[in-house]
Amino acid sequence: MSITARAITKRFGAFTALDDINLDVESGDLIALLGPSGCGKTTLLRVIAGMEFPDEGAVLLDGEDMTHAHIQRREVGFVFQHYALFRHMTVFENVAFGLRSRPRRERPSEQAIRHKVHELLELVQLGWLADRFPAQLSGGQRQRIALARALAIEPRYLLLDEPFGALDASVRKELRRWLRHLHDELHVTSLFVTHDQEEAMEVASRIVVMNKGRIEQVGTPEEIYDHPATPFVSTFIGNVNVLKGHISNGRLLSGDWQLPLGEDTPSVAKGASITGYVRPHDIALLRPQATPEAAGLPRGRVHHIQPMGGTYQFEIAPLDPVELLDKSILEVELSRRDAAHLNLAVGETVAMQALTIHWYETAVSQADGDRQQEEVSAETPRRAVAT
Ligand SMILES: Nc1ncnc2c1ncn2[C@@H]1O[C@H](COP(=O)(O)OP(=O)(O)OP(=O)(O)O)[C@@H](O)[C@H]1O
Repeated sequence: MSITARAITKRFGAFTALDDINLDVESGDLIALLGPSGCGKTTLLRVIAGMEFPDEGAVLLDGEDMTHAHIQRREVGFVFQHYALFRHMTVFENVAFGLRSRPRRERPSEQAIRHKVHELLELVQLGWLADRFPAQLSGGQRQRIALARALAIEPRYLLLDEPFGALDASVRKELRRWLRHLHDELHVTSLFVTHDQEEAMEVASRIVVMNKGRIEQVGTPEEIYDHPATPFVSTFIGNVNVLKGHISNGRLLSGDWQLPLGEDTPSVAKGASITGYVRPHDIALLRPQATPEAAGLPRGRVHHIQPMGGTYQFEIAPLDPVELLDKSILEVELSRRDAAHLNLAVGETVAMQALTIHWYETAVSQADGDRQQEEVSAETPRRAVAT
């Protein structure tokens, strides 16, 4: 039960909400559509469901062109952020609704409906709530009932639009894990929309990162995190320190900082402008006097220390000048064990070593006589790992 979006463009008046979207979802996959508010996630879901029709392109379901097919032919189950349960119906009646509204010829017998509903309520582990009304349920329970209701019609595809968006953090976390397990049991091809990267990482087998109506990258959570294809993905997924500089002898020179970039630098012109992305947990902190190497590393002053449970976040004000984008402080994250071992205090001086850098060439263009910088996107991501 695959889903294919082929060159889909969707406009609302002069605004292009989806811009040439190509996507292949394999049968049984669990995919997250992830991106900032307004990037087109919901619109793509609605186009696949048949609630919106694209201006250009095609939607194929299991290989069949369904671009203009009626929503009912597509056999999709839909779950929205705000659990749209019928307030005047019990949980049982809510879940039975889809089956009862079928045309008489296709409608199962009353006994078969009862059996199916009880089966589904057991699946979502809420059989004991069958006789309650939605107002008597918690938010998490309502969302699980909404999912049972969507599954009642035995959909070939499950589309979820921020299904846990309205719930508090601990309930969200529990439901994510639960959705993952449910999917492992049912294997319904599923697409869910989220703007929460942690949710996408935890639940999805593959993540589609969207920005301004376009797909920036499709990949497993590891691929997206470890090999971001574009500067947008580098900054959108996880925290990152962004350094501006240029290349000299296989190094990124940024202010007084020199960071080794690995082997593929010869293919980049000497002196080329580049932007480097270093994640907070990819910076090691050392005491400057610890080793001769540490003495040669860029230094900074500990500005703030924030315990976060399993990790510690450090804000470091550089003492050796470095060109940082948008901020003057570097973020560094250490495990609790490493932080305890170093035992740093605010105001102390540390040496910093970047362990992994993603970097992109920065194209320089002339416009109106002014020198403008503009980042090259997908084509040139590089990764350097310190040995
Ligand atoms: N019916 C509509 N008429 C006009 N503009 C629309 C319509 N539906 C969506 N849009 C616009 O299209 C863009 C994409 O909207 P969409 O709801 O798909 O974004 P999203 O990524 O799901 O955002 P969010 O995370 O905030 O829900 C937005 O700028 C939105 O204002």
